[in-house]
Amino acid sequence: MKPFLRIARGLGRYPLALSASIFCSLAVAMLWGGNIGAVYPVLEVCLNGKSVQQWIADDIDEANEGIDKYRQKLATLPQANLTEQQQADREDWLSEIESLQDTITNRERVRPYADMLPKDPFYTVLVFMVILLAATALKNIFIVANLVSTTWAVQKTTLDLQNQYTEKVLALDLASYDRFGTSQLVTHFTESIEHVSKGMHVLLGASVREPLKIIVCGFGAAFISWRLMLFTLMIAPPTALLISTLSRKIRRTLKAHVSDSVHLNRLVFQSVMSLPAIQAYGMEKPMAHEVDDAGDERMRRSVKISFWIAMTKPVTELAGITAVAVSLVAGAYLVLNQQTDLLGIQMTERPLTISQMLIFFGMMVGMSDPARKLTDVYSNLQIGIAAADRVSEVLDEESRLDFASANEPSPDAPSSRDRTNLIPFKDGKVEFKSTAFGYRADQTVLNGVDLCVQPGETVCIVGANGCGKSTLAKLLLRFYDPHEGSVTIDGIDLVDVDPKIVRRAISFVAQTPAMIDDTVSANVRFGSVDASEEDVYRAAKLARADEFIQKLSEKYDTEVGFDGNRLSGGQKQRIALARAFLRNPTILILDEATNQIDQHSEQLIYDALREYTRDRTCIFVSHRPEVFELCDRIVVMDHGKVVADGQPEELLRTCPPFAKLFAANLEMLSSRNAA
Ligand SMILES: Nc1ncnc2c1ncn2[C@@H]1O[C@H](COP(=O)(O)OP(=O)(O)OP(=O)(O)O)[C@@H](O)[C@H]1O
Repeated sequence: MKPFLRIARGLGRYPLALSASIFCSLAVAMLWGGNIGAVYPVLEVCLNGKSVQQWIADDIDEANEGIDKYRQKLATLPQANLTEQQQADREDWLSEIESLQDTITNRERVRPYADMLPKDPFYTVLVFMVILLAATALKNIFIVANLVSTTWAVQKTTLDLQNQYTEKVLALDLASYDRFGTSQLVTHFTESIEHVSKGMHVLLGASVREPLKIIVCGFGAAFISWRLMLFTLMIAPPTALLISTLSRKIRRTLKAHVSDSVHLNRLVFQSVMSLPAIQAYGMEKPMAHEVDDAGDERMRRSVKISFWIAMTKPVTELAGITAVAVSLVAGAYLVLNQQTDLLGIQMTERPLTISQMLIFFGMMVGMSDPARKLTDVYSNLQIGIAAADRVSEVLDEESRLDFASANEPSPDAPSSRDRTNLIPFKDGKVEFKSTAFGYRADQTVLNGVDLCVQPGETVCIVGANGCGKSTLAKLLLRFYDPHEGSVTIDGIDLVDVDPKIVRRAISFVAQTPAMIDDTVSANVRFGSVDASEEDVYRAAKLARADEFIQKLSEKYDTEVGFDGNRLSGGQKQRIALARAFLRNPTILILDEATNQIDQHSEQLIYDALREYTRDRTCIFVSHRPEVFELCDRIVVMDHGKVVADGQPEELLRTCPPFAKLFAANLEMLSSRNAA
């Protein structure tokens, strides 16, 4: 409940729409109860054939007669030494006089307005019907205004929530991202936030309007007899208990339903993203079957939720009808027998008239209809509350890399953080000191790495698959923090630096470059939005991308499609290289960044890189011995450790893991170069 209310508090950012919505709800409720109340004089007029003025005058006369009667009775009592019975009678009669005086005051109060009505009973009914129609029309105008203002405030708050959620997701550290998974993060954006939005809509709309209607009608009924009203509402507490049991079931099933949606979306994503592989391996049927099963499970859970929600309807409907029936039976008993007591409990001061009983009955119906509608409100609120719980798991996720929330600096070094926050990392000296890391607690990927890359040095990290080469790059980008040891740039421990500052100093090209669904130019410019067109062209030429871009239908304005699916693997890599060059970084990391580029172009890129890497630190992760020519030294990793470094010829002799990987390749390379 708390997360939902916290999100709903955002409605307060739109005070105008919020107050308009509440005001309209109040107006609708007042008109709802007022319309029922307005039938009262019509009934009096129809049943007694009197005009409203006559009816008021008769009421006042009757009250005056009553007062005289009680005063005469009082006069019969002795002045002093009253018996207990006489004392009780005296108090009763005095209270009767007071109540009759109240009646006179009330009638006198409405008399000036009643005088404006026609004197003829038929025309009086006509006027009241016109008033009723006008009030109903006005009520409907307020209903529309209520809907518009509620929708406005809720949609604005939903938009804020979507933006807040997107910002949070974009700022997640990779460990949290791995834990939530893409499909869960997307499902919350597309589905859960929508449920929260619907929940807020009923919270601000119906859950304000309908209870207000109940309150107004409750006041109306209590005005006639508050004891009789309480008597007929005896059914309310057991109903509330039953509804709360059902709501617990609804909420529990809803939580499982969100997980079903996440699972289904995960399978759908997987099917769409891996379509070529699915078709190539003839896996269409098994994949469709899996999606079908997940959809089936989700559908079954939806039916279960609908069942529990549907169960709330008969409960409230029965409770409403029971309250109305009790009011009818009790009222009929009191009116027909002209009684004031029911089961020994006093219900009214004086016996009810038929019109009073009918209006009381009307007010009870007026209370039961909004109570019935509240079940829909309730189920939508439950759905919103369950969805808000899930969305909040992401919103409340603390980034372990959040610089602001990192350990506070020691008091004796108050300026160290400010200093590191401004550092542009000009030199680019990279150092891993006894660095240990695993993606999970039970996993060791890096096992005490010691590595120093001097400013302007170019190294190539090699090693068998899974030995932790890419993980080193991820730690350097501060996607994760080491569990032990440290990673420093220019001698500054990265845990003390805002990840954004770290990443600004580094250009990273991953094995499978990410492409945005935009033009070639936008993809090159990604991360350097202020770069000029000339800079974009220069970077593309350096990455040997310009030559293929010039052949595209719209050149730099060609759309690359989702994940760059209109480009080849090598073309995507060239664009990613151009993007990295354009940022003009202090440190360049190329993780298998050219493995899909044809050998001729790759050689041309290496030629360009020779110049480009001269004054900056450059770290290659590669299985290609061609890269070695560009490097000052080769670093060999094995089972999460740096086991050797040096020149290829020397490593071939001294480092078995290196020799195992590259002996054949290097031989072939040297004979090719000799030829
Ligand atoms: N996000 C992750 N969650 C859990 N384990 C991971 C994750 N990413 C990588 N790993 C594991 O960490 C280990 C090292 O992975 P890494 O990508 O650093 O290897 P690599 O040396 O770059 O391999 P390759 O040469 O195949 O690219 C592997 O065993 C891999 O399964």
